[in-house]
Amino acid sequence: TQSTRPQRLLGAVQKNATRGDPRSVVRAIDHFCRHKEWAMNVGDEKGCILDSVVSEVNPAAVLELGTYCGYSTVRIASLLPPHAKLITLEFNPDFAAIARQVIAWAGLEEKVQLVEGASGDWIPKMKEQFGVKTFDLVFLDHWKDRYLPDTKLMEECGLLRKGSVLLADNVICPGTPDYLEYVRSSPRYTSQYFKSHLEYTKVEDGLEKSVFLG
Ligand SMILES: O=C(NCCNC(=O)c1cc(-c2ccc(F)cc2)cc(O)c1O)c1cc(O)ncn1
Ligand SMILES: [Mg+2]
Repeated sequence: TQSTRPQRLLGAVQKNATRGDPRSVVRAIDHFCRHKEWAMNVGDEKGCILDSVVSEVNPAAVLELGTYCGYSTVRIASLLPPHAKLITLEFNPDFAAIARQVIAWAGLEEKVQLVEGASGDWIPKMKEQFGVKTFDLVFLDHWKDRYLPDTKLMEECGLLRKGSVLLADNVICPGTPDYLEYVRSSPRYTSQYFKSHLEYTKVEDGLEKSVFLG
């Protein structure tokens, strides 16, 4: 039976990356996506912007919406301080199964909790299920039409505090127009656009960094 693209991406990690070395996992995925098969990871160019925001925030509690194969999960978790935790939500069970193995290959299982299911179902349960108070950083990279409803849900559930940072992928391509309009016009956010390119291409895309003002 035919393998899937996520399975082939995992194979490239297991073949070319060193167990326990997150940077070699990131490098192996970028090489695979640039030279073999495109895949919807945040990629190396936007990944550098992601790294700089993670380092600046130095978060103790991170939420990632949309794990896919775990590329950005590994990038973020490899930069976290010792007792920091990353919770990553993935709806698609096939993606989740691959991501678990990529995260394990990088040796980051201790820092990452991968939760399978719909963000809209899990966000209201974060506090009781995972003992989360608020998130210092949220990386939005799941279904583009869920960015806005899930942001409003996080506000309503008290998961954001004064200074919480939302970093959103793909605000240009595929695009999240309603989300952009909201964070750029709401008095409760200060927003900043980081112009870049769609992963592994010359197409314009970018990350929007929005600080919740409480
Ligand atoms: O979250 C789920 N998919 C990934 C969301 N992410 C994207 O869709 C995404 C897409 C693109 C993209 C850009 C240009 C293009 F031509 C094609 C795709 C890039 C990105 O950087 C993304 O992040 C999902 C799936 C599923 O079947 N079930 C539950 N959840
Ligand atoms: Mg993306």
